[in-house]
Amino acid sequence: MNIAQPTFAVTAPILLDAANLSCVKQDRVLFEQLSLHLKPGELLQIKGKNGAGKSSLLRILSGLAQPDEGQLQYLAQPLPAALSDYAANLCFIGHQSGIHEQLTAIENLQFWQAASDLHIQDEFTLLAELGLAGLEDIPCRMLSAGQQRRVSLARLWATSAQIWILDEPFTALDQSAIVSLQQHFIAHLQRGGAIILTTHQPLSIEYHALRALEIHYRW
Ligand SMILES: Nc1ncnc2c1ncn2[C@@H]1O[C@H](COP(=O)(O)OP(=O)(O)OP(=O)(O)O)[C@@H](O)[C@H]1O
Repeated sequence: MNIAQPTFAVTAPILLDAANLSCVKQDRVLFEQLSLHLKPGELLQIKGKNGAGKSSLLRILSGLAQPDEGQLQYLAQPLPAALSDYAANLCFIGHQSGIHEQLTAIENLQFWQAASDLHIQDEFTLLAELGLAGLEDIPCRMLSAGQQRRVSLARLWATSAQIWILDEPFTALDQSAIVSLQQHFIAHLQRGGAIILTTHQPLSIEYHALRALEIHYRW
């Protein structure tokens, strides 16, 4: 996938700045002195073996968990003080699909709209775009894993948040859905969005502002 360079300035402000983060779980240091930053138009892939600490890092970067050490800043304002501004500009989708399985796809979209910044003009059109035509009105527990993941990812087609933090977004998706999602990432980046994600699959994106950070498994 060959991508043109976005036109906005490379001097854009740092959206998210993490300095000297450390995280300890069950007496194991997952990472320490970990620093990163994210600017508009950048995609940062967090790599590492199972259990290395990728999800733990994403939860810290999302403001859902506190680091054992280190600081986070959103637009040069320290968290947690800037948390509400940060949360308003963030779309976090975790490893679990986050859908309510007893609700239909439409009802899940309506729930997310009521609870967040999502604005969906026509839920049926959006779900059709995601390959879910005809499946809008059945409880999500009756959908396949990949279909449930598509419902979950529909938020990325409706959010106005600039920063997306995504834990294993490609899980359970077929190849065409993976391609479509990667194209959607590129469109977001070219509009000045920014993405941090984990994936065990290689990204098939050629993009000038793609960076990777590996968390090495520590015993
Ligand atoms: N809430 C928690 N309480 C205790 N230990 C935890 C907790 N969350 C994560 N861990 C531990 O921290 C380690 C890292 O987990 P994490 O989910 O961050 O890894 P990961 O790199 O995302 O792995 P995977 O690639 O398998 O998703 C694991 O050993 C896990 O057991």
